[in-house]
Amino acid sequence: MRSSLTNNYKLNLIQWYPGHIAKAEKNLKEQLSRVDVVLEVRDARIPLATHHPQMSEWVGSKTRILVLNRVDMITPQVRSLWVDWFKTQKEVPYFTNAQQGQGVAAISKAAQAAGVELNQRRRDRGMLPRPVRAVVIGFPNVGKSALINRLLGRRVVESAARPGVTRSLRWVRISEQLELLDAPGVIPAKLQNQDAALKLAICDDIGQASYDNQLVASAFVDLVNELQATAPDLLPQLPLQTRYELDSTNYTGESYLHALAEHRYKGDVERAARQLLTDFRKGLLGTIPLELPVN
Ligand SMILES: Nc1nc2c(ncn2[C@@H]2O[C@H](COP(=O)(O)OP(=O)(O)OP(=O)(O)O)[C@@H](O)[C@H]2O)c(=O)[nH]1
Repeated sequence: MRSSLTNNYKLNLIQWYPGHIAKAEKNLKEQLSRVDVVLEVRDARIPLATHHPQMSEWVGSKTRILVLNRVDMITPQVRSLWVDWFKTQKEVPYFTNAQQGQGVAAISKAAQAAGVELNQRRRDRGMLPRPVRAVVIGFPNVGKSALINRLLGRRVVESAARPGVTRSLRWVRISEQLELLDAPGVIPAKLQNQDAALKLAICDDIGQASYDNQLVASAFVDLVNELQATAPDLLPQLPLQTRYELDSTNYTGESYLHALAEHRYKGDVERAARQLLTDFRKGLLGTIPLELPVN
């Protein structure tokens, strides 16, 4: 799907905080310098928008394990489209639900497998084997802490709905073969690409940045309409009609927000915008794929 989202939203609607970004980037590089394996977590609803263009430069020659989290928020059909697409990119994504634990054991196993090679190289150089060291990194709020908790099998890392909740560095042992930095690395979500930035905002994956709820919610409705027109089989039937008894098909995003505000929220457009975004993030509109593989 080619989105023309930002054509309608020329305004620079996402305000980034440069000081915060510089600090996050410095922390991330420090974390990366300590590890052999990088568990890169993306949001399965938007695997491209949660990819940072500098990632391969940052990861260098370390082993990278690609994790698409929130698999519960996409359909099996969309999941298999992504599997096929990543195959063409010569990548193998691991799908997880870090909240419930699905797919997490496979991540642990993949990280430990990287340790086998590492220790072979160490032995070849006459060095003693050691556990492989890994870090979980990803955009704000994609589920990094939840994944760490699941890898550890207990709740030690704060996991919150609030973006940007992360702490200082400590090694924790997952097994004889695997150690993990207990603090996830946050990828600063500053992106030139406003289409990607909008999707991050819709999914609440942009951390310490501010944005206009009404513009983001309008863009979301436009995206739903676009999906309805181009890939109706991949979408729940009329998701907005089902939830709000008001179909979006004949509206622009902006005019839909106003109509919804009249219909449900006594004309309060801001409230309608916030409600739409909250409902989407909670999965109350069904599993809407904001992104589909591009060829
Ligand atoms: N539905 C669903 N929710 C998830 C999943 N993984 C995490 N969450 C929820 O997403 C929210 C954010 O999760 P965190 O683990 O705090 O995310 P984080 O990436 O560590 O966030 P920061 O510390 O802000 O960078 C929490 O409410 C989690 O319960 C998942 O696989 N599915």
